[in-house]
Amino acid sequence: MNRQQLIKQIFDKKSFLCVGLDPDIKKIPPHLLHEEDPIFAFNKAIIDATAPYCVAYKPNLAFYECRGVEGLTSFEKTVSYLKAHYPNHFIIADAKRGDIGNTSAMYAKTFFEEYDVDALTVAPYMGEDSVTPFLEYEDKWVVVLALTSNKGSHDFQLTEDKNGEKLFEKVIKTSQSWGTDQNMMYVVGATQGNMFEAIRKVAPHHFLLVPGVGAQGGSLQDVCQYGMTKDCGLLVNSSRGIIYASQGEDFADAAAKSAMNLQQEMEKELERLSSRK
Ligand SMILES: O=C(O)c1cc(=O)[nH]c(=O)n1[C@@H]1O[C@H](COP(=O)(O)O)[C@@H](O)[C@H]1O
Repeated sequence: MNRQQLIKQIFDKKSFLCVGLDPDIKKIPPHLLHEEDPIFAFNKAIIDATAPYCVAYKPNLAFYECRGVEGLTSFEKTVSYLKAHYPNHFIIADAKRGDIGNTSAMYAKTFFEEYDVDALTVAPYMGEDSVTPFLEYEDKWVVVLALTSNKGSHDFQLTEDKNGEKLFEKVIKTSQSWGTDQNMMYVVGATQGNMFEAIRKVAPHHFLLVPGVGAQGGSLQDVCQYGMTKDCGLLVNSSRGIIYASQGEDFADAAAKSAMNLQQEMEKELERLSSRK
């Protein structure tokens, strides 16, 4: 999916919600454990319930890889189900890959050819040649980790050089010579509310993938106030806050409600944006 198509989805659906598909076998409703593939059965029900309210899904590979081949099969079935039934939803594989060039090229082949998802999260620590192999695919996106939502973001990302430039700012500035706002986004945690202004100074047009609302306590209002652009420029992810809204037999309905609540807040933010235009 290209940038124009993504923007159209956002404004048509009045939503920039990304639902995180992070299924944990210990947390999914017990009645699903009798299914042949409980993880896929869970994802399918969550997808069918939340699709009207979101524009993207983000399966995090950790929740599949931890189950070996079986888990990878659940991941593959989830991606195939999305592509067959919800082809207008953007799919982000959250795998945080990145390695020397020829290894990154294999990761790129895995996610952009084998699984054929729209986007992949990539760790920039190894530099240009670890990221550029992912940028060689038309209409595919690299989502570069910039300023993450966790406490450890202070350890490296928020440290400053002698000119006062923070490491995450350097990552954003430098990586802009590798890709464009048509094939690169940045991960910025919703918990970093007050930093969105600084981020928009260095990346005024790029889409930001924003995890951390819901379970991690980030504020959607702050993210929108400081991070929204005229094209919206945001995909806001919630995983546990939606998929475990209930762990009973009503889990899909509860997930739909939780997704709808976020979508309604997003609709208001998009209305505010149009009134500013
Ligand atoms: O790359 C990510 O998506 C990511 C980056 C980040 O800074 N923080 C973060 O929470 N994530 C992911 O976003 C999801 C957040 O999940 P919840 O906290 O359950 O909404 C998980 O899949 C995390 O691995």
